[in-house]
Amino acid sequence: MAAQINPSILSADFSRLADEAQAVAGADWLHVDVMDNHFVPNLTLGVPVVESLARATGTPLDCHLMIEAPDRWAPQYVEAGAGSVTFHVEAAAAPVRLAREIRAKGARASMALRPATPIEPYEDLLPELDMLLIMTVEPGFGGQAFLDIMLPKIRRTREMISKHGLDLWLQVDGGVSASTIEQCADAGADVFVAGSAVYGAQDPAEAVRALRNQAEAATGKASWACDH
Ligand SMILES: O=C(CO)[C@H](O)[C@H](O)COP(=O)(O)O
Ligand SMILES: [Fe+2]
Repeated sequence: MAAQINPSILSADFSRLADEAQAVAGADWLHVDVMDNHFVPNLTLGVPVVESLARATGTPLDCHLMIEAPDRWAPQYVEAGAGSVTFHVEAAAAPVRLAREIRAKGARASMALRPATPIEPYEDLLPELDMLLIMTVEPGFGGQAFLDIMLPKIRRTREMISKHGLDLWLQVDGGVSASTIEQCADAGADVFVAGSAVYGAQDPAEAVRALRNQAEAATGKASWACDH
């Protein structure tokens, strides 16, 4: 699969969301950070905004739920029009049941790990998922510095995906930029969320293209991709 770039609207102008989505129309997905001020110490947006955004843009929505009780709320984001819904395993009561429900409702099911959450206990759950998100910052805010101590976890996850022959996307989120995206691609990530690196750029569409080119060049040289 080619590298995918998902701009995060957390770094966009919230009073002009439809225009900001249009500004990155060449992106693969639009990353929508939902925060409830309980799971993380920040508050962003919810189901009604996702519903409006889904109507306003042709770019599929990748909803990252940083909320308590995702078992209760995640299905509503599928109904609101999200093409992919990510819940945090630390907050989910029944992650397998929830992933199955998201898929049954017609969206891609994805599970996120905070930086301190290991992948190993969840190896058996991977076939239930369409994407795994490894956070490369502590969730809650855009513009934070990339945690390079997450690179071994990305590598180990990519090895698990290969070992089991899974068709599972591996997303990284937090501090992904021109200076860090190549390390992520080399370690095994294939879906890259970028907020400040896209919306902080003079030309967001060009930033998406440049990041994608960098990621694809690094993937081309990576040993994990050569094995395929
Ligand atoms: O989930 C997130 C924060 O919790 C955001 O998606 C992420 O931080 C994107 O912003 P940036 O690329 O500026 O780090
Ligand atoms: Fe996010």
